Amino acid sequence: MRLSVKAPAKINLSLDVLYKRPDGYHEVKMVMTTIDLADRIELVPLPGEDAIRIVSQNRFVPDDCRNLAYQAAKLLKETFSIREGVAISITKHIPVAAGLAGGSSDAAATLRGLNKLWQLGLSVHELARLGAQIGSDVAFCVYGGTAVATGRGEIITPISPPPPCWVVLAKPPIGVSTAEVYRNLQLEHVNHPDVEAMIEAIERHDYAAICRSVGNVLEEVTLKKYPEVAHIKEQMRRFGADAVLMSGSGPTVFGLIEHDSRMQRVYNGLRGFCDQVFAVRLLGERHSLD
Ligand SMILES: C[C@@](CO)(OP(=O)(O)O)[C@H](O)COP(=O)(O)OP(=O)(O)OC[C@H]1O[C@@H](n2ccc(N)nc2=O)[C@H](O)[C@@H]1O
Ligand SMILES: Nc1ncnc2c1ncn2[C@@H]1O[C@H](COP(=O)(O)OP(=O)(O)O)[C@@H](O)[C@H]1O
Repeated sequence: MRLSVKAPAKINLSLDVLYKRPDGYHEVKMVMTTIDLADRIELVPLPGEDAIRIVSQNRFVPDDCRNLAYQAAKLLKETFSIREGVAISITKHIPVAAGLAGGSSDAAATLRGLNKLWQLGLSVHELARLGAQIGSDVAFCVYGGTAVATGRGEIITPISPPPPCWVVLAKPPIGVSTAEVYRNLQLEHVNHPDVEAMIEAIERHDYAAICRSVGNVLEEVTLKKYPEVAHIKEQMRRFGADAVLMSGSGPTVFGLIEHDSRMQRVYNGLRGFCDQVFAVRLLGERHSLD
């Protein structure tokens, strides 16, 4: 049996950092939602071979134990003493090191898929707890949909989805290190977004209030280091997006847009000076990720 699993990207509609913890991580409060820009993970059993193989055509994706999907398979093999091998083929559509949690989503999809392939019978909650050992964003990616993430990002409270809209994404040709962005964050000098206002706006299905409430404390760091990210934000606003924000630690910028014609204008406008531009729908709901 071979399994194909969808691994969607996330965006952070609101991202606040509360304080730096003694363990070196930062305590966060975020609203995250999945979008219809996804990698595809194929899981193929390796009969008679107790190994994990990563197959990917993308030169930025490691094909060894550094791959987060590899780490997901290893964690399940070790935790449940699985003696079977698996080949994990990753078809990448999510840009790498972009603030879209592509690697985390590949790990989460691997956990969901191997849970079926190896008939482990684990709940979403159990898979998310395991995923948190791999990275802070993996727990959210196991759930998908829309959620509030607290702790270091691994405590997930699902909420209702925002009203449907377009998401236009533009990634400048730079890769950002999440660790470095957190390291350079000076919490005494930042404007904190109103995360509660975002949660309430989503619960009310109030698109205008969602657009007014977007905010990301990490923009302060990434925009200062990479002025091209600020430039993309300006352009996206100028072309008419309803709300514009950097996702995660960046550098991808996303715009929320309600109307088709406006989406087309923003998309075409950005294509003029940015190579990686996508127009996708919010996934929002926790419907099937397979
Ligand atoms: C910023 C966010 C927002 O969703 O996303 P990305 O930009 O990576 O997509 C996340 O907090 C990223 O989560 P993730 O990429 O899984 O981070 P991890 O692998 O757990 O941690 C990478 C490094 O970031 C720092 N880190 C991460 C999470 C956190 N709450 N506090 C931290 O200080 C730590 O230095 C850690 O060593
Ligand atoms: N399956 C994977 N896909 C992409 N990157 C991966 C994967 N596994 C490990 N990585 C590594 O993780 C780093 C962060 O990648 P990614 O998850 O795409 O970014 P972000 O944390 O900004 O959302 C990359 O530099 C890459 O080397």
